[in-house]
Amino acid sequence: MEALHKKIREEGIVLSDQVLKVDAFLNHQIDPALMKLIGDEFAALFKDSGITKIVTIEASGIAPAIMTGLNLGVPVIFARKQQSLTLTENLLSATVYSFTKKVESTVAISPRHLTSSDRVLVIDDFLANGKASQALISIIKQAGATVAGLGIVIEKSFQGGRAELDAQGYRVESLARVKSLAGGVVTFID
Ligand SMILES: O=P(O)(O)OC[C@H]1O[C@H](OP(=O)(O)OP(=O)(O)O)[C@H](O)[C@@H]1O
Ligand SMILES: O=c1[nH]c(=O)c2nc[nH]c2[nH]1
Repeated sequence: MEALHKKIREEGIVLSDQVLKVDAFLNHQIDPALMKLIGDEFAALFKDSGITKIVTIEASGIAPAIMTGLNLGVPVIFARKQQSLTLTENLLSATVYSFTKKVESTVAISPRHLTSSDRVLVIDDFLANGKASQALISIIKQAGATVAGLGIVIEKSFQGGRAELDAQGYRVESLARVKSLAGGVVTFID
């Protein structure tokens, strides 16, 4: 997605060979116009997949997920990282190791919002080692629902998450595929 590539080239900051900082437009300050384009793109890619729900994980997946849900006309559920007094049911849950915070947490979704008839599109801002995606897939499977595909804003293809999802047979659509951050330079796959 050219507009996203341009934004990453112009405003992304390479913090190391492993970490790209995009807090100017994606995961701290958010560019709503870009987010709308991202939602439109995911919606176009998955419009024929019979999606009934979008699932993401707090915090940074929520913005692109909302824009996609708005376009597809389906609800958006975000897996919560912290227990809430308002979540009283037996929750669907999985553990996830946070890439940026280096802590393990339990993420949960209420079974009231996800059922076996749902076809789910997973949306997230980043795909790195795949921990967040795998946790969401686990929760969706616990509900007996179907994972129809994954939409990722920025995939770091040199880390293991994409290869694992491919090996598992999931459809993954990434709007920017980063081949390398070596030497402080962002190189895309195409
Ligand atoms: O493929 P992975 O190795 O799981 O990395 C991707 C995940 O890492 C980030 O979450 P994180 O908890 O670090 O930050 P956030 O609170 O900004 O969402 C990002 O939002 C993804 O959910
Ligand atoms: O801002 C971020 N930069 C990254 O490189 C990354 N990888 C996973 N999650 C991430 N968030």
